[in-house]
Formats: sequence, C-alpha cells, structure tokens
Amino acid sequence: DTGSAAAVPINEVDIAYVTPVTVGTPPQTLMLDLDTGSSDLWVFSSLTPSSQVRGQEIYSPAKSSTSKLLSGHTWSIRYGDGSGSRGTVYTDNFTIGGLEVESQAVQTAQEVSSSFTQEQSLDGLVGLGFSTLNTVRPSSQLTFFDNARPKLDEEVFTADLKYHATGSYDFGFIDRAKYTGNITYTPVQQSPGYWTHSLSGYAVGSGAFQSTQIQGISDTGTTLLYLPTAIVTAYYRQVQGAQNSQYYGGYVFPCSSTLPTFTFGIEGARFTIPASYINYTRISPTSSTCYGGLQSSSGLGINIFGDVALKAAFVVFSGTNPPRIGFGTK
Ligand SMILES: O[C@H]1CN[C@@H](c2nc(-c3ccc(C(F)(F)F)cc3)no2)C1
Repeated sequence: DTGSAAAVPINEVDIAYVTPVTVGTPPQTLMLDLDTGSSDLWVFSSLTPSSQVRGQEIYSPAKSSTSKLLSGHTWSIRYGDGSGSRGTVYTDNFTIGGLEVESQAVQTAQEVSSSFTQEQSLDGLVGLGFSTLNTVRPSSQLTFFDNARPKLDEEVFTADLKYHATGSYDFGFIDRAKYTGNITYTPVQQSPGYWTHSLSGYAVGSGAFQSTQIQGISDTGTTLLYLPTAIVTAYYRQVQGAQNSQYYGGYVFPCSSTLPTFTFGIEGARFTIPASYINYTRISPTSSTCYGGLQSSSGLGINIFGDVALKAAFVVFSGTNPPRIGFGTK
C-alpha cells in the first residue's frame, strides 16, 4: 500500500505544516503536524477542556464505532519550545492520504499548553520519530509509520516541504516526479529515537565548502535551522547590520539586508538554501528588523535540521534495517 497527503503551511511564514488525516468510523478529519522529531500521535479531543480549545477540530471517540479505550494508559510530552500536552489513549482506525492503520494508538489530550490553544489551525501531532520515544505508559505505543510498515510497498516515507506553498508527505513509495537526479543517502543513528545523521559540511554564499561532520536531527516539526555557533557567526558576518540579539533571542538584521545563500552537504551532494528561506520573518508586523531562519544550536545541546533546511530538498526517511535518510534535489 501507499499514501500521499498535502503538507500545508499554517501561516504566512511556514511556522509549521499540517496534513489532513482521518480518525474513527465514520471518519473524523483533523489537520495534524507530522513531526519526525517526536513519536506521539496526539489530538485535540472531546476530553480537552473547552477553555483550552480555540477553533481546533477535535476527535470524539464516543462518535466512532471502532474506538477502544486503552485502559489505564496515559501520556505526557514536552516539545523543544517548552509547549506540551498530556492525556489518555484510545485505539482507532487512522488514515493519512488513503493509507489506513486499523488499530492506531490515538492519544487524546486532556490538557494542552497555551501555545497549542493559540495555534487554531493545528489539531495535534503525528510523531514520525522512532517508537522508542513514545511517552505512553505503562506500555509505549507504535507510530503510524511503524504500524503501516508491514503493508507499505517500500519501507519509506518522504517529505517534500515547500517555501510559502503546499508540499506533500508520501508513504510507501519514492515519487520520481518530486526530485531530479539521484537521492543521496547517509546513515541514521536511531538512538535515542531521532532521525540523527551528519551533514558533510557547509558553505556560506559563494564561499568555499567547509568539509566538516555536523551531527544533528532532521526534524520536520522544527521551523528553523539550528547549527553550531561558529557556522552561524560566519554566516551573519556576511550580513550588513546583523546582530545576535539577547532581546529577540537570536540573530536579527535589517529586513532590507542582502542575505547569502547557505549550502549543506549530504555525503558528496550539495543542497543550497535560498536566501529568502533565511530571511524568516519580521520581528513584528510593522518592524524593519527581521529574524533569521538560521540560528545557533548552542542552547539546545543538539543541531536541528528543521524546515528551513528540509524544504530545500526532497527527503526520504527510510525505515530499512539499518535506517537511513536520503536527500534529493528538487
Ligand atoms: O520537540 C521537538 C520535536 N519536533 C519539534 C516540534 N515542535 C512542535 C510544535 C508544534 C506546535 C507547537 C505550537 F502549536 F506552537 F504549540 C509547538 C511545538 N512540533 O514538533 C521540537
């Protein structure tokens, strides 16, 4: 089997992407954020206090003839930005892009943090990290990809995220129409559960490529690209008026500045992020100061190849044994 679904940016700066999914019988449609940096599938639900729901679609297990309570099981998760949620668990039919998993663990939120309440076009997350990261207790649950795997034509899913446009996630096949040339693969270290791999180096604008291994995680749920401080300062040294602002918590610059491109390597292949992707957003609607899409990872303890980098390529997440990740030019 295969599946294919849209990845729709939730605002005008691509802060996150949501994908239509269906849960239960008859199908209830929700828009979920597919996140390769976590492994919980959770949804706003009929169990979420109405004071915490602001425009989101909810899953009501009571309205589904195929829902089953996973008795005694709970979950609680915290994301990199400090947001979080927690609740109980049902199993139910779950589909993405026509690909169905009969008994998917669907984690129903009983509490969500304020930043989820405020994000009214996001109804929950689908974790596509390794199932070892799942937070359901006493027994952890499998991701949609792990459940779907036995029925997939090929043990892969792909991400084709786009700049200020709708892209796609495919399951079980690699769509040759979505990239040119060949996919370049590199090994993934699946512990502790992220899609962890290395870049083979980088270049700032037309500068020489610096060959250096940079280990990090490819994380579709993270908006920006976070790299070591030395690389980030080398980049913004090329930007007139750029500064690392304590106040704004990162590199900002005059919106009128000319930004260089940023190139990263996967093995011998090279992928160039256009300057426009790195001119991420105005710090406020009327400001002439802009916030960068490339920021330092020094406070995170890990480098994160988020959407600013991933949307510059066609990315294959391969669940083969051993797992690997592939990048294609598009
Ligand atoms: O934890 C890491 C795993 N992947 C990264 C991730 N972060 C979120 C997220 C989504 C939406 C929101 C909110 F809607 F604004 F609240 C917040 C965080 N989803 O994946 C970070």
